[in-house]
Amino acid sequence: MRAYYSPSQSLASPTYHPRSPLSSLLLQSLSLPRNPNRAARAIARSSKMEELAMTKPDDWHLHLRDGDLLQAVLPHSAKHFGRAIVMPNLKPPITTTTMAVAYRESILKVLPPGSGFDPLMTLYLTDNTSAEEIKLARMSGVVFAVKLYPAGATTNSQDGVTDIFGKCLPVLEEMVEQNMPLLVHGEVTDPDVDIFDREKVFIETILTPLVQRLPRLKVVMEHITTIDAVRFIESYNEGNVAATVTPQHLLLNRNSLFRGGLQPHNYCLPVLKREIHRQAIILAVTSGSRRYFLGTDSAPHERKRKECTCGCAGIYNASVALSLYAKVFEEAGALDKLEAFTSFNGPDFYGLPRNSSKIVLRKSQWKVPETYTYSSGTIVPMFAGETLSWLPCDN
Ligand SMILES: NC(=O)N[C@@H](CC(=O)O)C(=O)O
Ligand SMILES: [Zn+2]
Ligand SMILES: [Zn+2]
Repeated sequence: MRAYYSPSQSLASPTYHPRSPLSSLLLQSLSLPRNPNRAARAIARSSKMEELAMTKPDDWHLHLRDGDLLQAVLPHSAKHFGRAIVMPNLKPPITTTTMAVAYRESILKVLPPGSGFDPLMTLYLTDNTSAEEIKLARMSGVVFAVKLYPAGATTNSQDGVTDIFGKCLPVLEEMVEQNMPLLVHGEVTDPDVDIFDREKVFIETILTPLVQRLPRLKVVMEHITTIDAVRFIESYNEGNVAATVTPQHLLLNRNSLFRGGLQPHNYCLPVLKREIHRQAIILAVTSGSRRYFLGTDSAPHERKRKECTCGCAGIYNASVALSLYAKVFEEAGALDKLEAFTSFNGPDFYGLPRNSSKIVLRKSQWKVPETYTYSSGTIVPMFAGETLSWLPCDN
């Protein structure tokens, strides 16, 4: 059996506490821009900020699914976001340009009338993806990026990559040539690696060697969850390596999985982590660093597929995400950094224009619905039944 981490190396020390000197030191060791006046700004703002007008955000990591589930969830994303990178982990997965073009058509067909929402499509990387397919993808003008799922890492990843260095290097080299970004679900799948260490081990064994080998490849580490991921992102010059961050990894730690009993609607992958990791990614996104941008990872599953003996991983947050990001930035005294995270850093990284339309977040209490009902069942959203204080309005 391979033991990657002894307890003394990991953050599993029994004396560990989120407010201990050890955690302060760990957080201070992150080389992020500092915001010395944050506390003062937080107090000043909380008394007067009633409305935030901002450039329309984009969602750089979204699961729209297909069929009636697509129809049920698309209006939520289309209402708040200008564009979204649409994940390809359907059944069967979107492995070819032809499939991506057809999937995009099926999304556009069910868009609410008048919506300008623009779905940016992705290809699902497999051991057999060819360099030729990357050329086709680039020529199509429809495929925006390629998604790496290590085989078995997450929902519908069984057709993913088994050996990236052994099987995918020619494809990755072609992606460099075509300036095609690689989006990464960054977890190893080795069952000997503790599930809470899978992101850290992926960074060490796959991502770091990959970026060293292909320094011109544009890589986005999706849904980062750990201080280790923040350190990884900060260790490269701005430009080719960036990360998306979800509302759940900013607002919840792993206690939320077990509060008062098992909480299947808080189960997603990468799984929620310790509080210190949550604090590290809050510091990262609110620091003003341009390497982090909004990616909800909104991942709807029909309620019965979450509340069962082997429940699916994925949190549905498309309808609440903007309110939740605003909550995080407000609580950190960093509302002035919210718009860059939601609306500037993503398009700037990808070389796209920022959206020209606006959205307004109003300080107004609203209750998250308990469920959304659609023809095949119901979906339970993140923070179901709870009251939130920022309400997105069209203008
Ligand atoms: N995040 C999740 O827990 N689930 C996602 C897949 C993914 O993004 O890993 C899904 O498609 O359901
Ligand atoms: Zn993922
Ligand atoms: Zn996802």
